[in-house]
Amino acid sequence: MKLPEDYIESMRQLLGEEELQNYLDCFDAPRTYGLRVNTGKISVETFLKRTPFHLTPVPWVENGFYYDPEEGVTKHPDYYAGLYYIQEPSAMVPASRLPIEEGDRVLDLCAAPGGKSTELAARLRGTGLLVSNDISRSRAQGLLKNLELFGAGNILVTSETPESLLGNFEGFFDKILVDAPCSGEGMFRKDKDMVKSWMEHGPEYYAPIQQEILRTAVKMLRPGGLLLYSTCTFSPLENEENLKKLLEAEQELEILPLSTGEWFREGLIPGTLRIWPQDIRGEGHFTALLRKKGQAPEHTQKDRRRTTVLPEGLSEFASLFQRPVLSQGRLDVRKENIYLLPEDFPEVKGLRFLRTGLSVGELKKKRFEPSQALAMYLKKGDFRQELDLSSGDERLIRYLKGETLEVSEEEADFSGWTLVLNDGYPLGFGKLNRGTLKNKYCTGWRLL
Ligand SMILES: C[S@@+](CC[C@H](N)C(=O)[O-])C[C@H]1O[C@@H](n2cnc3c(N)ncnc32)[C@H](O)[C@@H]1O
Repeated sequence: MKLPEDYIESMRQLLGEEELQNYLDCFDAPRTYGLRVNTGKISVETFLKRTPFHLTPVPWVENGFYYDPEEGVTKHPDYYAGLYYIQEPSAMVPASRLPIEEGDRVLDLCAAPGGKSTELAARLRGTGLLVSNDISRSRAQGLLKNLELFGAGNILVTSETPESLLGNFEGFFDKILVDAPCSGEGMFRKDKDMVKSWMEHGPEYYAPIQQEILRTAVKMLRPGGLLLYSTCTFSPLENEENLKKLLEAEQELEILPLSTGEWFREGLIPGTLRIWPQDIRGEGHFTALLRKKGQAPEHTQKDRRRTTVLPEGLSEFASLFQRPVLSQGRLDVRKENIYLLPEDFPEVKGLRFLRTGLSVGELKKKRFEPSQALAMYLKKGDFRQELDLSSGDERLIRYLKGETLEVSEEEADFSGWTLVLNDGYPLGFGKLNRGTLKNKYCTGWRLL
């Protein structure tokens, strides 16, 4: 691959002559492919027992694996059941190094398409609140889809500038992840177009943008809160230099040292991490963890119940649940759309939302249509009317393609709304009538 001369020179300065050669030799090695198990839906152990793929562990995260791109991992029903996310192995590091506790209020400020947000959601286990934001509305659409596929319901998905979020969330979050837009030097091997965009917008272009994002993020962090900064670039200007500036300006911040383990190197500031492609099977990253000094008061939980009465048309559907999934107090009915709000839902104003909570479904002329997101949020046993197809059943693929299915009476002795499962894990809804299941799988999500 032809790299720009000034880029090679900057890497020479950073690495020295010998190490530069090791780095450049990486470009002749094949790129690696990774998937990360959604531990919010399945344990790693159970996943490994069921998966047909030949996986080898990514050593620095418990739920990361290398896969063989010839094996069709993105065409498998388990992918459509949200059991894993495709992610470059070094990009698995940042979210795994931000300690998440159940009940946390978490912000992922530059979140699309959701590689880190999906992991943060898995670790919140449906508790607390995850605000996932991306300034680009089209990219935020993809982010929302990935969060819904992962079964996340405690979400607020926005497409805003950090400055606008600050108006609502000053000092609010326990944890913030800033995976900043960057010059993408760590992506050169994976995506050759990144070299071209680096020549147009290099480190000098991105560093001030990152500084601005970081300064605003810090204001949204509560005292005692943690902020993780990451980029997929090597330039010190975008990484350590940016952190130095931030630490000078924000005296209440301190670095919490991250362990290099046997895979990573310490960055140019002690306690920060640099991940190099010449050291590991992955592309490269920079990661640092910061803490805002002080201690925050307990979260003040305000009772934000929206409605205590199920809207007409929903009661019949609600009676099909084995547990009170549509816990009435948190339902938010807006025209024909119904949402289930997160437990810890703040009062927010003037933001461009893509989603507030879990989309439950739509009331069309008083008839309720459950959403695709609701199906993904459910667990086996939640819904009384389930059609659980075993792996290898050819109807799984036909269902994902949007086809109508034939179902025997032994398999399902009921009629109406049916949750279709892929060997224990929900895929979507259908409507059963006399042995025929009308397909209600989300059209835009179909397997092509
Ligand atoms: C490195 S990507 C994020 C990748 C994502 N965290 C993941 O793991 O899938 C950076 C993102 O920042 C977004 N972005 C750019 N400028 C931004 C800003 N000022 N505020 C918020 N997001 C921004 C871009 O649209 C882009 O999606």
